[in-house]
Amino acid sequence: MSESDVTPSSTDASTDEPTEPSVSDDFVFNTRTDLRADQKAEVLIEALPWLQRFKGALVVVKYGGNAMIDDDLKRAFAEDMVFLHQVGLRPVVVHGGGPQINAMLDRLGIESEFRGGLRVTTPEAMDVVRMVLTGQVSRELVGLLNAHGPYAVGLSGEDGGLLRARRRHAVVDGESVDIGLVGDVVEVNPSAVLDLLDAGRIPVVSTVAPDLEDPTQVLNVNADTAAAALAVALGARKLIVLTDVEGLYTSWPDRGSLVRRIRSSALAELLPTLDAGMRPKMEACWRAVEGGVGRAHVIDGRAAHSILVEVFTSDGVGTMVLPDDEPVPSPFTGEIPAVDEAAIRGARA
Ligand SMILES: Nc1ncnc2c1ncn2[C@@H]1O[C@H](COP(=O)(O)OP(=O)(O)O)[C@@H](O)[C@H]1O
Ligand SMILES: CC(=O)N[C@@H](CCC(=O)OP(=O)(O)O)C(=O)O
Repeated sequence: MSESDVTPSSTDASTDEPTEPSVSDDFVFNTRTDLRADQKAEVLIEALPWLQRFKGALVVVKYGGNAMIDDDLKRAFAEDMVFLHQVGLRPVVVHGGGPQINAMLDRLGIESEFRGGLRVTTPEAMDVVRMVLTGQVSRELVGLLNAHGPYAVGLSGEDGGLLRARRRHAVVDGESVDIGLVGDVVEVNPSAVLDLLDAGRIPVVSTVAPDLEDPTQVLNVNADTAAAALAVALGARKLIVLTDVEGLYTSWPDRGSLVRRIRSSALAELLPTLDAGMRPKMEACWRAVEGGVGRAHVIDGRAAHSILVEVFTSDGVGTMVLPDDEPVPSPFTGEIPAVDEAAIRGARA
């Protein structure tokens, strides 16, 4: 077979360079008629002010285990991260993996137990947590990202002194309960992540962390809280948390109570009323915003490309947490649309 026998495809595998489709490819395969050309242009042009606004912005994206539902969604997540990177943002991935840890514990015949939303972590379970997060989930995400180029490098809280945690107890019905090798991040040294970003990489962080008191012991850290601590230490512009629900509901599971925007102090009032799954997530968002991160978002990871829609469209998706003292800017007019606090409070009533 000579080279001229090869019909060019949209990607030349030998160089990974995108190539123009041949006339016959275009003619036969151009079936994407769902949007007209002017509508496609409209979508692209809507992104322009956001591309300008977020150029160079450091964005921490927490990818929850419950949002890693299927291979297509995971591939879409990787595309979004590479897109952010390609257009000049500085994305950092922090991943969870609760369901994947449960599955491995199950395979090994070890029972999963949670208290106050946190895994009761025996030394045996800790080995599995570390193995699954850094040896399985991180590897898979790094592989998916690197299908697009040599971008991603995985690291855990153990690497380069990134995280240090202090052992914590869970609070159940007002009582403090020992849940084993579980920690809260108390120190972040973000230089390893910054080095990777400066080298043009996408860091992929697993949230196991050495114990502050005994650095040879690793602790299991909730990935939402670790992502918030890292976002604060990195001075991130945004924290985006992907989960398996559209956003925060004030009266879960009443679908009419989805919150689109909420101020930090209103969220603080709401936190004690939230269930175990959402509370650490929203507390993480609150901590991030209180710690100087510009915005925190909870968005639906079950919808493909929800990250792109959040970052590059005017309406965004999911729930946005914003600081008390900051106006909501509009990229088009510079005007500040009012945050509808009354609606938020009404929804909570
Ligand atoms: N007020 C609420 N708003 C939205 N989701 C809630 C709320 N309260 C409880 N949930 C539940 O929390 C879940 C998300 O938490 P979790 O399962 O821990 O996610 P992840 O694995 O992404 O960290 C949702 O699927 C939903 O069932
Ligand atoms: C202490 C604690 O509970 N740690 C979590 C860490 C993983 C995690 O947070 O994963 P998701 O983001 O997918 O929930 C766990 O062991 O499940």
